[in-house]
Amino acid sequence: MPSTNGHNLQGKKDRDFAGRKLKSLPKSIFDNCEIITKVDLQRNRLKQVSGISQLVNLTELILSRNELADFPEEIGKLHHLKTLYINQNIIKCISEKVFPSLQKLEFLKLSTNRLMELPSDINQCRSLIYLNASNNYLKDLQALVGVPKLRDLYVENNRLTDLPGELFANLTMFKATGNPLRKPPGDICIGGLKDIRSYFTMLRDSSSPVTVKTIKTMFLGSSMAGKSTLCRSFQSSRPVEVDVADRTVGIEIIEVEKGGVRFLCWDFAGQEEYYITHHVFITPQAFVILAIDLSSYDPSDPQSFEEHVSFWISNIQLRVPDSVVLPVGTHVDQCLDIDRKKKHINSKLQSMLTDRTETLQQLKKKLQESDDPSLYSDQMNDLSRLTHYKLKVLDLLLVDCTKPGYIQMFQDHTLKEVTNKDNFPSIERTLPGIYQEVEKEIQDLLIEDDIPQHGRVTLSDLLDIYISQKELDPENIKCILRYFHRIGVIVWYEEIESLKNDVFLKPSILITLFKAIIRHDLEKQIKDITMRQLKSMKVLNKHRETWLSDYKEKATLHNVAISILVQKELETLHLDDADLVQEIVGNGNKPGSLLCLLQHFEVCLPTKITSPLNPTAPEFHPNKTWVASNPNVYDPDSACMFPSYLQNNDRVFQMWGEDKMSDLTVHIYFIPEIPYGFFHRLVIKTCPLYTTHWVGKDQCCFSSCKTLTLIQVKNVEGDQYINIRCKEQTDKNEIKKSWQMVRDIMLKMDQLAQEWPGLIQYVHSPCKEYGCSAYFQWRDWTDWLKSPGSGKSDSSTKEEKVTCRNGHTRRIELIYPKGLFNSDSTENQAA
Ligand SMILES: Nc1nc2c(ncn2[C@@H]2O[C@H](COP(=O)(O)OP(=O)(O)OP(=O)(O)O)[C@@H](O)[C@H]2O)c(=O)[nH]1
Repeated sequence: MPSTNGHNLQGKKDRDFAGRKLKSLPKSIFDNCEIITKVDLQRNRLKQVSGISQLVNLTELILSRNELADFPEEIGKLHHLKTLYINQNIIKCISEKVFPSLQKLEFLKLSTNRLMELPSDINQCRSLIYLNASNNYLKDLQALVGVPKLRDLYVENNRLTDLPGELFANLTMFKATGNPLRKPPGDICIGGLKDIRSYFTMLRDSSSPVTVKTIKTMFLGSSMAGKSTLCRSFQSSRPVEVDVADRTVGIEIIEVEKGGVRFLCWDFAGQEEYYITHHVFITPQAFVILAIDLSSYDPSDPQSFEEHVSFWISNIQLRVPDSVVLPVGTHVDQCLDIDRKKKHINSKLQSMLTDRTETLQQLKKKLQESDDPSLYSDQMNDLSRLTHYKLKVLDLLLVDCTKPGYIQMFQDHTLKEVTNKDNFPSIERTLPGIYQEVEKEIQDLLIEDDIPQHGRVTLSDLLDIYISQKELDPENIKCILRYFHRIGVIVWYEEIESLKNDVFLKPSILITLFKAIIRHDLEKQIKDITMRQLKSMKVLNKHRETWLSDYKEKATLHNVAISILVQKELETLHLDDADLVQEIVGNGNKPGSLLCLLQHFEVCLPTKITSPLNPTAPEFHPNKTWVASNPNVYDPDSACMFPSYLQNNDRVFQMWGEDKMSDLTVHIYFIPEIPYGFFHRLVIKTCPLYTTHWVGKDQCCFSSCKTLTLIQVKNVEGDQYINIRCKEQTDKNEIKKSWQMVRDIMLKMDQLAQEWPGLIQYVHSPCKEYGCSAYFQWRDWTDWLKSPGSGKSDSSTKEEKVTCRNGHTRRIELIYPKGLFNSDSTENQAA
């Protein structure tokens, strides 16, 4: 924006008064006011803008981040206004008669105010194309019906329950997450405008709508805490004893109907090996039951609270921060000082939540107190978003799982909490009648054996069945299927190219697949493979030894072993259909659905098992390129690596060598912490970018075009960060290449971080002087990630330098990717 900074105003059409601590409009704004077309007044302390109507030719007005409590009616007199930013104020209401006179207004940003409703005459705003009213208290959008040109509508984080169907005819963008939506339910809105329109069409055309209450209930907690016991007793309404040998492997799904509520219960295994799959199945808007074995809980041991409670609460807070958690103390029949333990857990939980709120407030304060807080707007927005989330942890409930009375009480309590509107404002959903009909038919298809018992069908077959039976529009059926997938009734990963035609009508099948190879007793499973099974895959017993040693030393599982394990698992379920096994594990031509899923969810990394000679090769000539004897059989040289099972960093140390002060270094800090499994998923996401990589327990090294890059997890006095280092380069072009590598990694890291809404990141470059603790904080680093970064090098010969607060000076491009790319938004600041 061309800025006049209040000087030399004659003839200037733009006026920039941003960030001046103004309490009222400055006099100079009125000089030559009839020629002004654009005014920037953001980041001031304006409570009113009296006189603004004198700027009769204004087309753009920016009033963001002020203290306006009333929408200034005078704005209605600015008849030429096209763009109005009035977000981040404290406006409660907008009076009528303002918008009908703003006939040229195209862009309106009203977000982050306190609006309870929109004025009913806003639909007379004939030119309005873009409206952002997110982060307010709006309860309905009826007023927007009939705004003729409205295309982009943002209404996230309001109090909307029912949306008017007429609104969606012409919209091209609609965002409404964070509302207690009932009609259409949030799970449909997430699908976007296509799904919303389908929903309203079906609502109009199909049999009468139904109101349903459905809740996904996740049972989490440490191993042996009593999750399965609670889950199965809840289902049976009586104590169900779970044999210790019958521990949950992976996840179990149970459907229960109680008091008019449909509970979809997901019982997660507690062993550590399964945490790597949690991000796949832990989804928002669920009710979390956190089982805590009180008999093994020791209030005097801080580790006890960490293991049994805070590990879980932190994970939930990072991944699904708007959940409701019910901590349930089990095994009360086996412990004495129950009340003391209960008190201890409740008070520690309370202080954990308070600490978090205080940390966020302190971080916010620190940014506000910086010289120019506006430069940290990204971080500020992140913090506001986090403050907005409220993880609700209910009072600890004591349950003796062996007594019917307790189970009854647990059931009643769960029902009460789930139907409490304060906890789950959107549990009730309005669905077109056809949704229930389709679900019923899916169940019938399974019962009547019209589709295989494993429940895996192709989308085209499924559509054929429905289209022929009901003459339904396939797009509408897909919309229904997407909704079923989101609530966990079926599994259909439409977004995975190779799986978009596979629908799993029984989600448990998918879980079974995961269970086959992600398990605590994998070693035993490999050892238990019979000779018959080995022979059926044309492998020798001695291969098993390699599988075992590669698994133990390199966390790598050979594809043939995966194939046998899956087959074994399916055999136990009497689902040993040969075609199914091939579909799942793949053949020489294409990977199966299991590997696609595991890779899509960043659980494993495809890898080659390098062997100089292939035993199955018909002939081998050392100087000729070797060709596989039969490329269509399973490739025995392929495998999957599970980085989270790696034991050490030896190989990485060997390749990387020593850290040097001159290495290009970036630290990405994570607040409150690096989530469990984050680093390994980052490794899986990043490795395919490079020709060569070496992976260790918490370090990984890549090589590309003579550049060696290291990423590692660090924890320095409780501050957790990911360290990215590139070996020293002196040539500007090489430095640019190194920054390019850093950027690619940071991009992947940022994509991953989006999956943990409760997370914020800070980026620092440490000072390169030995022993200096100063650092340079990056501002607006997300802009750098978004920019293509392929611009020409800065041709200026002048060397720019940057000095840390302890006086150490370095060339700027060794600290920031500055001057190397076309668009630079990584400004420097010594902190
Ligand atoms: N006496 C007593 N035993 C319990 C209680 N709750 C669970 N148990 C027993 O504790 C053992 C472990 O319970 P599970 O329900 O299998 O535990 P889990 O949390 O599902 O364990 P994982 O499957 O390993 O994650 C079983 O033998 C249960 O019968 C309780 O309140 N009292």
